[in-house]
Amino acid sequence: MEYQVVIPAAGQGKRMKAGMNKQFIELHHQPIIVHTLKVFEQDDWCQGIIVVINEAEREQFHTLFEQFPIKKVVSMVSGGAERQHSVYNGLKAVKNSEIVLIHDGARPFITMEKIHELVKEAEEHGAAILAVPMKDTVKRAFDGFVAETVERSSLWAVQTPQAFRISLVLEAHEQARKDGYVGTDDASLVERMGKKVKIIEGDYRNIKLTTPDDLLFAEAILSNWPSC
Ligand SMILES: Nc1ccn([C@@H]2O[C@H](COP(=O)(O)OP(=O)(O)OP(=O)(O)O)[C@@H](O)[C@H]2O)c(=O)n1
Ligand SMILES: C[C@](O)(CO)[C@H](O)COP(=O)(O)O
Repeated sequence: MEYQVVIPAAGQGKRMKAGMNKQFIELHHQPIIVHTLKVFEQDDWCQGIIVVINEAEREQFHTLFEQFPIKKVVSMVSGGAERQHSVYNGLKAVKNSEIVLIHDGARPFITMEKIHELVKEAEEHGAAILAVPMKDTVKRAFDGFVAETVERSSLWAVQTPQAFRISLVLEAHEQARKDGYVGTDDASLVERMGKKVKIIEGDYRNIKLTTPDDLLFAEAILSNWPSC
């Protein structure tokens, strides 16, 4: 069982309000992106890491990968205006791997156990994602008023990694580009082609560090994280 992983890390971190790309924010003396990449670095199933970056940060990333060290980075490619464009640029750099994982650089709390579950399901089904059952009630609202309450029992909060057969996810991205469709995750591009996507129950700690309060949650998670 083996795979390559595309790590989109070319965002601006606007919602984090840190005045920099949040990938470089340090948690326990280690940048977020290093926490994330270390899991793949230590996974024997991982045959290569493709990091999608802002060109202006190439030297900064290169220095980090030398310092920590992260030896499995096989390519650093430029990002695009949207996450989807960045991922597509990364997918084009995948070589000699049937299975590709796509994982947000801003999600440092992924585990090898969940990665391996995803790879096996992607090999069987062609597409597999991590998600956790919604704990809150979800409502749709317009102009400040509730329009509807969405029935909760079938709702999932979707995470990354998302795992795919490379041919399927490349085709889905190319179709989305042709159609001018931009989704908020990669699985939605595969779904819109009518393909089935397997859901695997993830871990509520696999949060995406998006807003300042997520750093508080991250500190609490790290204080009880097995590898620290
Ligand atoms: N054009 C983009 C936008 C996002 N990302 C990456 O996709 C992941 C998830 O995106 P998000 O959490 O939204 O990060 P940002 O876009 O940086 O955050 P914001 O929307 O607050 O600016 C992050 O690792 C981010 O670096 C990317 O590679 N290219
Ligand atoms: C891909 C994702 O992490 C799944 O929940 C999420 O959609 C990314 O959203 P963002 O706004 O690009 O961070």
